Amino acid sequence: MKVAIVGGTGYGAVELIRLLNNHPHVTVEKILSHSSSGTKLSEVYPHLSDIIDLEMDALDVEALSKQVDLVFFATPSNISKDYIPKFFELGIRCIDLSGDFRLEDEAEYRLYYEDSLADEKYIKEAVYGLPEINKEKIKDTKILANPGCYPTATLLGLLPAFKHDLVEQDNIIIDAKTGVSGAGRGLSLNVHFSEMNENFKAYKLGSHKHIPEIEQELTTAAGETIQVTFTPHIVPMTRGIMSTIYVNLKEHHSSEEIISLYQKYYKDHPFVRVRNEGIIPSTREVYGSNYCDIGIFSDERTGKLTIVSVIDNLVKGASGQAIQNMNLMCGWDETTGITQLPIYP
Ligand SMILES: NC(=O)C1=CN([C@@H]2O[C@H](COP(=O)(O)OP(=O)(O)OC[C@H]3O[C@@H](n4cnc5c(N)ncnc54)[C@H](OP(=O)(O)O)[C@@H]3O)[C@@H](O)[C@H]2O)C=CC1
Ligand SMILES: CC(=O)N[C@@H](CCC(=O)OP(=O)(O)O)C(=O)O
Repeated sequence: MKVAIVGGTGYGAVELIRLLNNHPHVTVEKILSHSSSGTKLSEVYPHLSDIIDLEMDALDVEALSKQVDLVFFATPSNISKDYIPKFFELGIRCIDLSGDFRLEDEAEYRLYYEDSLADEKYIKEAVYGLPEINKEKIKDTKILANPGCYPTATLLGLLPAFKHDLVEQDNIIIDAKTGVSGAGRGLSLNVHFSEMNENFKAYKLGSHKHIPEIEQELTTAAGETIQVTFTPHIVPMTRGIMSTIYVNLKEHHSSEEIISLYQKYYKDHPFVRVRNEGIIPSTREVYGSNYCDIGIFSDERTGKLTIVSVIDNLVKGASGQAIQNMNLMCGWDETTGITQLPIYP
């Protein structure tokens, strides 16, 4: 199958290229760039020299729809919403790494993304691509909204507790940390070396665009409106997300009991690993891989459940999950091409 990647010089795109290079059924036919058309990707990223020799092109929807079967959008928000409807009408499937098709509510999108939502017709066509909850719908969709990095780690950590009705649905506190590559390749004062090195910052308290995304999916799972307290932090590492979640248990269950429920919940989901009692995963344990690893601690003293969920933001948090979704959309085994081991140390 031939695919194209839009947003060619960004981190999401280059991670797609790294992973798709091992995919047995896919060729990256076209790489589209609005800033660097006419340039070889390997001139921007010399680590690809003599391996990926494609020259990047400007995006032309009509022409591209005749050349490829599926298009990945690895662009900033508020861009794919103008293009994906056109590809849809031309019968081309799209996978969007940005947030343009994740939210169903116009008002929430306006508030958090500061723009108008895509036309309702296409929002209705889109499926939220968290394979661990939406596998069947993903198989049939032509517009795949790949989840955000923080929501991926957080929802995978929380959903089994919701499913088993273990926790109170208010007072959900999500304390999350990300590596700097989460901010993409673009330069900004916030992420340059001397601002980040030996530093640790909380940001966007109460205003991060992943709040409505997490709440939307938890509300669907719970069948009633859920609100969360979400505080993201940026830490001086390149890759990785750790989402540490605090919830109140409805009644006491030991760590062992809850771990057993989580392990059963994920037994048919190859990319989620739940650690045994007393073992809490670190971001290095998933680095470069499509795994989400979860650790559980139930505190009998306080009645609180602490869930620690880690992913690589660029893999399970973006490009790896996008390929997992492509595999499902194409009827292939969901692990095809993305079984790389984590890189350790
Ligand atoms: N980094 C991460 O960990 C994650 C990222 N995401 C999402 O994936 C998407 C891509 O992220 P990431 O690759 O990190 O971001 P980058 O900033 O690294 O790359 C985005 C690329 O999009 C292209 N682009 C930028 N501005 C425009 C524009 N105005 N019009 C068209 N194209 C533009 C540029 O490539 P070019 O000039 O070559 O076209 C740019 O390099 C974003 O929506 C991001 O939020 C999701 C989960 C995790
Ligand atoms: C460090 C940093 O800035 N991280 C980004 C990660 C979010 C992201 O990639 O968001 P979408 O997938 O929803 O576009 C942020 O917090 O905005």
